[in-house]
Amino acid sequence: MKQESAAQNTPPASPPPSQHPQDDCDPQALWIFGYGSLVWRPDFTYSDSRVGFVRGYSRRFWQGDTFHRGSDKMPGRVVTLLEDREGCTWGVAYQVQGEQVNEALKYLNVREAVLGSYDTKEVTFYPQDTPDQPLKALAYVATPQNPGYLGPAPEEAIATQILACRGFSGHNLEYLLRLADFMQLCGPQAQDEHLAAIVDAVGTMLPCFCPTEQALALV
Ligand SMILES: N[C@@H](CCC(=O)N[C@@H](CS)C(=O)NCC(=O)O)C(=O)O
Repeated sequence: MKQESAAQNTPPASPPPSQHPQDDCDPQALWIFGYGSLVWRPDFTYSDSRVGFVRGYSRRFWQGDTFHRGSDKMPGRVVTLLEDREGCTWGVAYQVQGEQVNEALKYLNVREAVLGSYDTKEVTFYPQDTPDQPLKALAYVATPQNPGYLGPAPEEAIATQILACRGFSGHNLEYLLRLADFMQLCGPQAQDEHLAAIVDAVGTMLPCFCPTEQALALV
């Protein structure tokens, strides 16, 4: 996928895929892995993107959020990556090149680190179409040491919290459903039981919260 604005300024034939976050051929090139809101709202200019997965991590709604999808009084729940030898997490890797690198990192530092308490971590990303050509990428991960970390909870409790929370970027339910939509697009090989259990719990509770038309107005 190429972002329209990137397509207008995409450099000539991009160098071969890089094995490092910084591309050997273009030291200014960098891959950034998104697995939460970044899969549907990167909000930075990029030159290329790939759907794929990282191994050794599971995605969990274990990070509290008091800005984007919640408030101080009612923190929402957003995702982070949990180290898990058997885990596999699907998302999107975005390639930024040249000036895009600093622009993306400056933007993400505010959105993810300052406002979201995420740290950066190098991961190995496997593109869906070329899993034999993995890429090194930068991921933003909320560790248990950050002040907003909420940790594990029953999926029903997480669903209840998501249904009740809203922040400056919108309702927490939108965050959940857009991520679920992305996973649908990835196809049957992309499974996320934790995400599916929360979506199921929301579906069970939603009619109790409000009639359908009001529920759709939430997202
Ligand atoms: N770092 C993960 C999660 C990112 C995430 O969801 N971060 C929150 C910060 S708390 C965010 O950017 N939210 C924006 C939104 O909810 O639209 C990713 O790569 O997608």
